[in-house]
Amino acid sequence: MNANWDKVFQIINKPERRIIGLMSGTSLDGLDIALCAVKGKGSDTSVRILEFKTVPYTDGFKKDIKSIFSKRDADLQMISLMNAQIGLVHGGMILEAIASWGLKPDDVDVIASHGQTIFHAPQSLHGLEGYPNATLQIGDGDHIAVKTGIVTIADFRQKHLAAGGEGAPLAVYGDYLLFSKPGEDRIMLNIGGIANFTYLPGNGDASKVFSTDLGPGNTIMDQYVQKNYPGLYFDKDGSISASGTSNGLLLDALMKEDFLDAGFPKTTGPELFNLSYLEKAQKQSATTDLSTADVMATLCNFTARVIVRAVERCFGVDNTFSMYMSGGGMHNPELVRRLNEALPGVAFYTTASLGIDPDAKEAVLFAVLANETLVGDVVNFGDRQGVPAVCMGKICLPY
Ligand SMILES: Nc1ncnc2c1ncn2[C@@H]1O[C@H](COP(=O)(O)OP(=O)(O)OP(=O)(O)O)[C@@H](O)[C@H]1O
Ligand SMILES: CC(=O)N[C@H]1[C@@H]2OC[C@@H](O2)[C@@H](O)[C@@H]1O[C@H](C)C(=O)O
Repeated sequence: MNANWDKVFQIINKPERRIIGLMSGTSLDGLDIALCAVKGKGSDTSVRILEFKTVPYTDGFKKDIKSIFSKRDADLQMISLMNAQIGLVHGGMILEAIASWGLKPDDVDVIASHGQTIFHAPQSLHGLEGYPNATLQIGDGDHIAVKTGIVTIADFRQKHLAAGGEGAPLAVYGDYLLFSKPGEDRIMLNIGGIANFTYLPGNGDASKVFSTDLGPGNTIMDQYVQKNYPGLYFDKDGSISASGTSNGLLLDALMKEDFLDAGFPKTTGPELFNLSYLEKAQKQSATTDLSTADVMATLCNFTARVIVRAVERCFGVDNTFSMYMSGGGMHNPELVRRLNEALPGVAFYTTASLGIDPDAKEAVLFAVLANETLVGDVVNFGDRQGVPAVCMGKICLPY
C-alpha cells in the first residue's frame, strides 16, 4: 500500500483530529486559518478552536486575484498562474501560522482548503440553456499538500454541483451538525461579501433545514469604498454609512431584482451584486447625484433590507427565533443597528455564545466538512434540491 494511505488511515483512526480549516472569501481580505481539534462525526461532532488567525493579503496579491475575480473575460494565463500561486501562498501562510503557534507541520493531521472562488455561475445567473450549475475555486490543493507536507482536502464545492446543488452554501452541513439545538429555532446568519443564513428548526427536523444566500453582504459597500475612498478597503465600523442618509428611491431600485424574490435555497455572488448593479439602480431612480456618504448609507440599508426580507419570508412576523451572527459584517455597528431596529423582539447573538469565534466560523465549517469526508456518514437532508447527501472534497497527498 502507498505510504500516504497508511497516514490517512492513521488519521481516520485517531480519537481526535487536528484539522486546519481555511477560508478566503469573496471580500479578498485575507486567509482565515483555524486550527481545530475535532472529535466524533455527524451530530456527535465537537470542535475546539485551538488557534485562529487571519493573515491579510498583500496589496499585490489582492490585485492579482482581483484581475481574474468575477470577470467573464479574465486572462486564461493569469488564471492558470494563480491556481498554482494561491496554493503556494496559502501553503506558506499555513507554515508561518503553524510556526507562530509553536507547532510543527507534524502536529497537524489535515488541512481543509476552500480555495479562492473566482467565478460563481449557477444556472440562475448564467442563464445558458443546456449548461449546468458551475462554480470555480482555485488555489490547488496538491500545491498546499506538497509545500506543507500535510494531507490536504480541497475543492469541496464540485461534488455538491455534481450531485445537483449549486456548489453553495455549504454552511448548511456544518451548521446543522454543530449548532442545531432542540427547542430553539435558530438562524445562523453570516454577513461576508455575500450574506447567507442557515435555518435550524428547534424540532430537529432535518428535512426542513436549509441554507441560502440572500444577496449582499458587504460586497457592494466594499467595492464602492475602494473606488471612492482611496486608501480605504471597507467602511470601518460603519462610520461612512452612519454619516449619510439612506435614499428611499435608490433603495427601492436596488431592491428590484428577481434574485431577491426567488425562493430558497439560492446562491449568488459579486458576478451580480457589483458596482454596475449600483450604477444601474442609480440611473433608474435618477439618484446619480447623491453624495458618497448617502450612497453608502443606502447600500448599508440595502444589505439590512435584503436580510430582513429573507428572514420575514422564512418566519412571517413570528420573531421567536434566535439569530446567531458571524462574518465581517457583524463588526459594522450601523448595519447591526439597522437589523436590530427592523427585527424587534429577535434575540441577536454571535456564534461566540455557542463557543465558536464568529470570525473563524466559516474556516471551522470546512474543517468539519473535511472531518466528515474522512470519518462521517453522509449527512442526509432528505435529498431535497440544493442540499444533496454527499461528502465533499478531493484528497491531496503530500508525497
Ligand atoms: N470593523 C468593521 N466595520 C465594518 N465592516 C467590517 C469590519 N470588519 C470587517 N468588516 C467587513 O467584513 C468584510 C470581511 O468579511 P468576511 O471576512 O466575513 O468576508 P468573506 O469571508 O471574504 O466573504 P464571504 O463569506 O462572502 O465569502 C470586510 O471586507 C468588511 O466589509
Ligand atoms: C461560491 C462561493 O464561494 N460562495 C460563498 C460566498 O461567500 C458567502 C456565500 O457566497 C456562500 O454561498 C459561500 O460560502 C460559504 C462558506 C458557504 O458555502 O456556505
